[in-house]
Amino acid sequence: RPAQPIDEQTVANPDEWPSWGRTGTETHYSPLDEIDAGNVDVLKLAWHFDLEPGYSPSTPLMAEGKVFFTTGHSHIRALDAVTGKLLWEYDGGTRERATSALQMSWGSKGIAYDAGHVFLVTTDGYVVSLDAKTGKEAWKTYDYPDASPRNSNGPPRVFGGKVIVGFGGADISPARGFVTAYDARTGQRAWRFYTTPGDEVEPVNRKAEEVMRKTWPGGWKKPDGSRRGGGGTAWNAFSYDAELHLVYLGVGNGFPYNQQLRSPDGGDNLFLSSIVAVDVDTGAYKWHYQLCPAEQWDCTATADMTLATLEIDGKERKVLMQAPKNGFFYVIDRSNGQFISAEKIAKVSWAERIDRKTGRPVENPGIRYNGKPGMFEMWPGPTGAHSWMPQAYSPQTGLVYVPVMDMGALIGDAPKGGGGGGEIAAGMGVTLIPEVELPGGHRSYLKAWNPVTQSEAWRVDLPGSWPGGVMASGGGLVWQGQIDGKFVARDARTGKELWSFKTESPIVGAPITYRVNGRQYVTVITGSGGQGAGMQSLGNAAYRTDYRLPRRVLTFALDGKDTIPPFTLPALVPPEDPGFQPDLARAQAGAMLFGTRSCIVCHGWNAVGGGAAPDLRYSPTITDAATFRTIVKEGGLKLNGMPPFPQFTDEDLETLRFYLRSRAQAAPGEQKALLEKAKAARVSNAKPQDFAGRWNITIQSPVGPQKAVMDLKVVGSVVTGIVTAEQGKVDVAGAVKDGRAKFEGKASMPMPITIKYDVTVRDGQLVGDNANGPFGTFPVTGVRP
Ligand SMILES: O=C(O)c1cc(C(=O)O)c2c(n1)C(=O)C(=O)c1cc(C(=O)O)[nH]c1-2
Ligand SMILES: [Ca+2]
Repeated sequence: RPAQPIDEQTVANPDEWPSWGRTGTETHYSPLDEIDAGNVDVLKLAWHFDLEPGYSPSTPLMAEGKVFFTTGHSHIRALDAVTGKLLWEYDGGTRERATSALQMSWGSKGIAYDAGHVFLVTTDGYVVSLDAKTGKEAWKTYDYPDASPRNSNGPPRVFGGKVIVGFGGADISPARGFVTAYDARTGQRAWRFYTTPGDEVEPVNRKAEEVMRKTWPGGWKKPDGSRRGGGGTAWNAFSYDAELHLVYLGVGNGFPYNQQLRSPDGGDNLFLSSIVAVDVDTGAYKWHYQLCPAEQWDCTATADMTLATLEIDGKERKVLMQAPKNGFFYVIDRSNGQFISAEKIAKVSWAERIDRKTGRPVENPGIRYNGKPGMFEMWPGPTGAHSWMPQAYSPQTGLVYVPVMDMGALIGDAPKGGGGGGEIAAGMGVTLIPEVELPGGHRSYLKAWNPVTQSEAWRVDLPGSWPGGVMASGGGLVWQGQIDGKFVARDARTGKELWSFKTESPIVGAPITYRVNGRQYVTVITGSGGQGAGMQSLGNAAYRTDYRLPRRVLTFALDGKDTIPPFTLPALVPPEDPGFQPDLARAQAGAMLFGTRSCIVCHGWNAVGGGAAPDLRYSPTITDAATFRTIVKEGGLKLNGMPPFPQFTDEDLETLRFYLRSRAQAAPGEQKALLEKAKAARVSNAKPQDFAGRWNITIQSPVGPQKAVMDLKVVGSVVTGIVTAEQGKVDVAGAVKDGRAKFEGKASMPMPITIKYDVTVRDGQLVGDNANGPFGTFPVTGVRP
């Protein structure tokens, strides 16, 4: 007997996987059970298809005996589902156009299928229908109304004969968010639902406009008539209940983040950070539930929304379940938007709980940063406890399988005059340091969550900090790829690993399963992408994520007979740069350009590549000014997916290039220290006295190695000492426990911050972490003089 009722909508059409979440219920569940917990251990590769380097965090589809998928820049392909043979391919043309939309993204995560057609949205906003037999265009239309920065990375869906399309951009632009439905047969626009108020009002949605306007008491305009704020982009999640005739829209954060700038008279600012239900035919508003009223920290409701029927308190409820960025797991009634329950699924500091009666969060006052000095430790940070990587729900177990992250950030009011400690969001009226290394951060898990009792059934610690999407199947299995390249099948009841396959490349996209001629297949696309492959690269830096690693479509079956050739990635060696002279101030100026002009989005935090684009520390292009200019400013590599950045001045380019050259110098030492740190994170049996005395230490800061001398005294388990560096002396104090010494002190340069050390002694060397407040945490090593 299944743990929960099985919805007809969820198990319909079992042989195919025709939509992102398989059906409109977005459960990422298939009832197929030929492969089960008893035989999965003999699962073998049936076929593979080689992909070019680049972006591939995508989920494929299967319909009419073909596997359809998108990778890179809207490169769509159809393969024979049994043999993996290429049937047709189509290029969305985004590389040739190379618009600014590409500066924020490489490509989309998925496509849609309906009635003999494949649907895609290109990163730069074209919505296209292709004949599924030939790959020829059936219709093509353009989604954006004006030139505001937008990009479309999320998968379109076809629900009730409408192609549902959203876009992103609320982190960079005040554009008004909306979702558009196009008739799947003709491409004609059926409706457009706006998610923040504005001048243009669709007649059918006068009511929605009224609901929204009440919550923006001062309006959305500046006195000069220009748009003060907006946002509310629906960049990822939609689901569909065919019986209720409702499409659910997952709506994102506001622009700017700072509510005092966006909406100075306050208000909840609907439909930011909300789940909104609309009629599938007309787009008419039915109900909404807002996660973060008066959102001001990139709080979004854009994680997938899983529909199921659950027995709660003896009653069958039609629910919608979402684990959004904000760290709670929500269960709401999808017929009317009524709040049912929410509990924490990750480390959360922004709110204490969600009030049962009102469904509103009980916030921690520190989170409203306006006018407050200092920075607030916000868990989860804007990366979220759960991003777009799909969760799965199995009615067999009644559990939801969520790829969860623990990642904190620092948030505070906008600095007067801007600049300072590496903030990346001053333009949003807020100081936000998303990639700060806080204890307990950069972790990821697969959590099996019971939505009825709102409690964890089991969890598995995953490698790295960017967990793969999840699929559940009827044979009692959950499937997930990992950043270390392992593709794993687990027992859905216990989490026990039952089978795994080592691939050459990290995996982020969710797997699918389908059946042809009575045989069940499981398909996954390897390769990385999204935030974890770019901006959030540090948590994965101990793993191989290089964008040149072989990426593939891999398909498995019980009688598979395919193999893949072994691969060795050439050693990572920075280019020779004999003329390089260090210059800290210039490197820091370049770091600001790198961090604030989108480079970081694809090329990684501190220029540590995460697999979305080349790791520039190892690129020969950074040692030649003319080559660098041709590529960055003029689009010399636009056909590889590097868009031009005409806005850079020649001086900017040279400053940026200088920063990258500094990073190249630091790379080998940093990589070694990083691997040593990963080793040191394991248990240590160092004794307190092992730490005493003088150490010559090296801190691997992003702008190059910094040397200092550390003198430590140890009495019992108490540590005191002095760290002497070029910038001055810091008195430190702390203790040794479980083989690790943790101590800290206050530094006044370049601003008052607490410096913390967390180190151990291994093979006569000091190894560990050095945390520098908002500047970040860096590996530290020490040797005896
Ligand atoms: O506010 C927005 O419009 C918007 C758009 C997108 C996007 O388009 O992918 C992301 C986000 N926000 C965002 O906050 C976020 O964490 C994020 C992660 C990713 C990704 O692809 O991994 N996209 C986005
Ligand atoms: Ca956002």
